[in-house]
Amino acid sequence: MVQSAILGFPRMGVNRDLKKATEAYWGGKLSQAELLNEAKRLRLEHWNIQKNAGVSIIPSNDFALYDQVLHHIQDFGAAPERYTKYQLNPVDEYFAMGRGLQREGVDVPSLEMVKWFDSNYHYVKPTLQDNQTFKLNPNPKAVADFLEAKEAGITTRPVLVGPISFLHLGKADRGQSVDPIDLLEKLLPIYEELLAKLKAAGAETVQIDEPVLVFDLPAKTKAAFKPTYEKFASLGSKIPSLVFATYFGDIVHNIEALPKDIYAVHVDLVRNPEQLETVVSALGPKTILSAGVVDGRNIWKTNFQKAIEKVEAAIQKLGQERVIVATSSSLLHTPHTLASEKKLDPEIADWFSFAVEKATEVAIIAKAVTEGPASVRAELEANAKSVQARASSKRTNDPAVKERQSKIAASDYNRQSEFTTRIAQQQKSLGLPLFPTTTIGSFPQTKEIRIQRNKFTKGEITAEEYEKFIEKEIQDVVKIQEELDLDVYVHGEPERNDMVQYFGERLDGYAFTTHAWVQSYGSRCVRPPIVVGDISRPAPMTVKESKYAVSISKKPMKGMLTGPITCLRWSFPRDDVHQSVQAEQLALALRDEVVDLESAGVFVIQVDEPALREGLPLRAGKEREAYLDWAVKSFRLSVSGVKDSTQIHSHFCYSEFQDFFHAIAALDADVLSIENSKSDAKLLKVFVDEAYPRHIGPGVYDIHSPRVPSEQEIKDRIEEMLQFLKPEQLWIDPDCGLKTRQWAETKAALTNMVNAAKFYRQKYAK
Ligand SMILES: CN1c2c(nc(N)[nH]c2=O)NC[C@@H]1CNc1ccc(C(=O)N[C@@H](CCC(=O)N[C@@H](CCC(=O)N[C@@H](CCC(=O)O)C(=O)O)C(=O)O)C(=O)O)cc1
Ligand SMILES: N[C@@H](CCS)C(=O)O
Ligand SMILES: [Zn+2]
Repeated sequence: MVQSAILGFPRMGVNRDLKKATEAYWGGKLSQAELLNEAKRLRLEHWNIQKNAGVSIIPSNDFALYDQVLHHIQDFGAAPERYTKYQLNPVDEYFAMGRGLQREGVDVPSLEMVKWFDSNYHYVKPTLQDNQTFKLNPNPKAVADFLEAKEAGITTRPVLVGPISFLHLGKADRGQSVDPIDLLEKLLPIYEELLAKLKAAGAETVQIDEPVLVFDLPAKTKAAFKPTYEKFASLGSKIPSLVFATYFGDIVHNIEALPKDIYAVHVDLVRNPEQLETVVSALGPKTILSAGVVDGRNIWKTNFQKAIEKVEAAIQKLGQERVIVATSSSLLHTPHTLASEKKLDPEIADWFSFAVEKATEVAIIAKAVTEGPASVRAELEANAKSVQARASSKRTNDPAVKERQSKIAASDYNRQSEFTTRIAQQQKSLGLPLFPTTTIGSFPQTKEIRIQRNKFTKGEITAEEYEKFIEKEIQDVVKIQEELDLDVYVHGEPERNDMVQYFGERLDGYAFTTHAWVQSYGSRCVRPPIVVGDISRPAPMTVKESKYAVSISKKPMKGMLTGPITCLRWSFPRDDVHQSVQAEQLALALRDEVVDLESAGVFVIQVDEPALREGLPLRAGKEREAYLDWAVKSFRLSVSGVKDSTQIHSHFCYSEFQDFFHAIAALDADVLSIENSKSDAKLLKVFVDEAYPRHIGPGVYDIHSPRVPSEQEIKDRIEEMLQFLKPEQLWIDPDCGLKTRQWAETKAALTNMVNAAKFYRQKYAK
């Protein structure tokens, strides 16, 4: 019997129940016991969904209140002393690390949160000390969750982040110099103890995630796999059998690091089907292959015929007993269920499969390869029909879009003049002071804004009423920015549900959903729109609001758009057309929008590309260069239609530029705003080394936390930045948009920020 397995299930629940519960807890509206009960209810519900779908291997410990890596940090006794010193209860300490805490004598910022590989999910970075020690929590979550499922009659396969991935994904704390991988010897006993506890609790197998094996690894890290997994193997039946799981890439370049003496190995055969042969020949003589053939990262219905072919190829080499049918990765990156989508056009809905439906898919594929196609004939036929219907649908193809793409000229990628000419004109027309202050675009998306939008969506208020409401919001934020004395204003994005979904809803070629939420970080979710066909812009998307904002503001007002790569990456892309083609279509649509904004009197335009870095293929090489080529071209195509005097800004919520600098420089944006408050300002050295001439605003405070930074903290950040950047280059801004914040903390933080900027303005005044 070929077993079926899921590597992880989305945890928010069908109605984003976990989000609602955690936010209610933070807001003092739910007790801790109630929060934990709700979490327990959700875990049980999700295990039952998978069980009822016929999945044979169901994960536990994939659930997290905020982030799964953060649970490991806490359970391994790796919470930095700045959190443990307050002796908070474990749940509050956990949230303090995730989102910072500022209350009753406690004042601590959050740990750094960064992208999980190339996904739009963010994990909390293990932050380690030179003298780091580890100590296992006496009641580790992995064991508690396993026992909870067992009590409910479901035997699960607990999921752990493996020791090498845990360390490789971590970093030395500020002021520390430890190379995390050097802590492996200290960490391994904790894993041994945890695995033994899981065995004692009754776990027969454990999924140990080592996805870092898909990266190009430093030699020391790569060499750590062999002894680590030999050590686990030497523990024999004292610990559960291990399923060594990799995903989001191939492991061929690291194949020598793959453990031989291990129960099973999981690989992603959606992303890299070609790795099958190499991996199979590197397996130990009894090792099972877990074949990831159902996509954990996208929402397209699995093509059963192709998936079965992949599994059959593995069975031919290994035999049925040594193959498991699995999702390619955790399903965390997919929405809960298609059943909630009542408004989707049925023709299109038939092309999709969300987490609940994917659970059924793995079970069907396992049955097909075990008992033969006849055992699931109806399902295979329906699947083939649906795959065929999508392939031949007219809705995917727009000849006018293709025609326009074929006419793009080399000059369309270039601004009219070089930066020095442009900035001179911009400075003349914009008249900005030294250290100009600005924000990244969004202001707090208050409950009231969401309620009004919800009413409008449901038809409870008219378009006119909604428009009036939005205008009033814009008036309010303009007034607040005047009071704060910022230099370049934004309209606050009150009309936008999300920076990508909003555009998806206004572009042809997209489908959008009502409930297809995916966790982005902590309690925050996004509803990625879905690219189903060729993309074009039927009408201007942002001009009305920006034009209005310009008309009521005395200072320059930034127009605000999401760039082509970010629109693409934070959507569910098509899998039948190369992503470069989809990006180019988006770029053309955005180019028209940029030109329309300029014609409407908007002379500072920000085109956000925070997903540019996350789209970078995980390994260096030709694939990466090819990506950068089309990604940079798409951005340039979208912004190059304007005059020299129009200032183009771009924004990135990350600070890793070391291996990426040439791409950032090649964007040729006049001003960049980048996330930097949590990172070492030393990272900015790359801008000096490369003699970057354009303007930069490295974020001076972290917007993910409700914590208000003091004026002195901000000055300290600016002082650090001035070691690397010239005063005339430096803009002062927060790390990212302020949509998740409350107004009180926003005003307090921006007041401190503007005061800090004024201090330096005076200091450097000629
Ligand atoms: C900058 N970031 C973004 C990423 N990806 C995106 N697609 N968008 C981003 O902005 N990736 C990297 C980072 C991640 N950061 C964030 C930051 C903030 C959020 C966030 O705030 N998400 C919201 C949902 C936003 C949204 O779509 N809102 C809609 C629907 C609101 C809603 O829940 N309505 C209620 C009814 C109204 C009510 O009574 O409150 C409902 O439908 O039930 C809207 O505003 O209209 C979140 O709450 O999680 C995400 C990523
Ligand atoms: N303009 C967007 C960028 C987020 S990455 C915002 O301010 O929310
Ligand atoms: Zn951002």
